[in-house]
Amino acid sequence: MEEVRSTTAWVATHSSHVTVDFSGIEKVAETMKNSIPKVEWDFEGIHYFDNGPLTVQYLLVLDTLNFCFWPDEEMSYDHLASGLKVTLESDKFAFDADRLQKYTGPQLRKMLNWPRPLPLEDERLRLLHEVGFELEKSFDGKASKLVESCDKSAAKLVALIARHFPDDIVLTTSSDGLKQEIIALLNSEFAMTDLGFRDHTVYKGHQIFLYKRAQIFAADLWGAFKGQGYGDFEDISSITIFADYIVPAVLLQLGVLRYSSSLANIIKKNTEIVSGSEEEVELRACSVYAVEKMKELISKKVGKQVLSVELDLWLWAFGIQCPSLQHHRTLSIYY
Ligand SMILES: Nc1nc2c(c(CN[C@H]3C=C[C@H](O)[C@@H]3O)cn2[C@@H]2O[C@H](COP(=O)(O)O)[C@@H](O)[C@H]2O)c(=O)[nH]1
Repeated sequence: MEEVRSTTAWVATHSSHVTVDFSGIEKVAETMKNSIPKVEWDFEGIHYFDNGPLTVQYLLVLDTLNFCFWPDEEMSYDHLASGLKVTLESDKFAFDADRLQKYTGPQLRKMLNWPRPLPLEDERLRLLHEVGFELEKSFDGKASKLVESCDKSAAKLVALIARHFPDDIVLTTSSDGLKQEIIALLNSEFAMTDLGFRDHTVYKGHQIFLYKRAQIFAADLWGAFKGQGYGDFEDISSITIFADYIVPAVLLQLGVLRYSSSLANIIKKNTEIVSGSEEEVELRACSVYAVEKMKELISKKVGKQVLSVELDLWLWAFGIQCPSLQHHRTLSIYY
């Protein structure tokens, strides 16, 4: 998580299109001085929860598919969370690792009760298959085993997810040594491949880490299990916010972020922003950095530690209840 914090801070100090406004942060922090708003995890009542390992499996599947709903104007995160919940309630083996590896487009649409192809449907299927494959190979098919192996550390969980999903690739070299080296490189945090949960990118020659879906999985466990059992993470404070397309738009409204006029225009016109472009990386990284600063300031003012996870849910819940909020549009598997 330290890499997310330090590399997003680097973007914020070298940014060309997005500015973090410290007076905006100060104003928000001031309003929270007396009462820090608290939003309950699953305030919408749309998630599956049975207090056991099946919930962990559900949350991993959920966060595998938790990205880019906007290309279908009628679709939102709610459809995903509730569709997967209904699926699991009617068939508790639906997310078994072998089944995850075989789902087809029409089957996934049926799960979500969606009448047409999903946005980035092929990518969603590929990622689902990848998760099923790796769960079977390394964790007896169980997401709960993955979580159990993290010694109550959210940072370890995020690192493990980034390392494992995806894990192997099929290599045809005859040299085992070379094969191992290539796999190690591909799986290392320095890998530049656009894969699975490895949400990082290169900005002005520097590698930037965001890990949105991996972090939100840890946060969802913490929120769903109320910090107990599978959600017991001693270092939950190490998690940053989850850089998606809602939070930057909320931070703009709050006066915490400012956009260049060209970027503001692009967003106003709903013009797509290319994944990995300077604008896109700045929107995401400056959001992470700004909320880290906001968290530090609020914690100082109230004299107790505030968590980024809590601020994230507050900002996000505010954003989705605001239908007129315009967000940036990037086709991405990361958020
Ligand atoms: N930063 C942040 N981003 C979040 C979430 C969540 C849901 N978290 C759940 C956990 C417990 C709560 O009760 C929430 O239900 C989804 N997203 C992102 O939003 C976008 C979807 O937008 P729209 O197309 O309008 O539905 C998409 O990028 C999605 O990945 C969050 O918490 N924080």
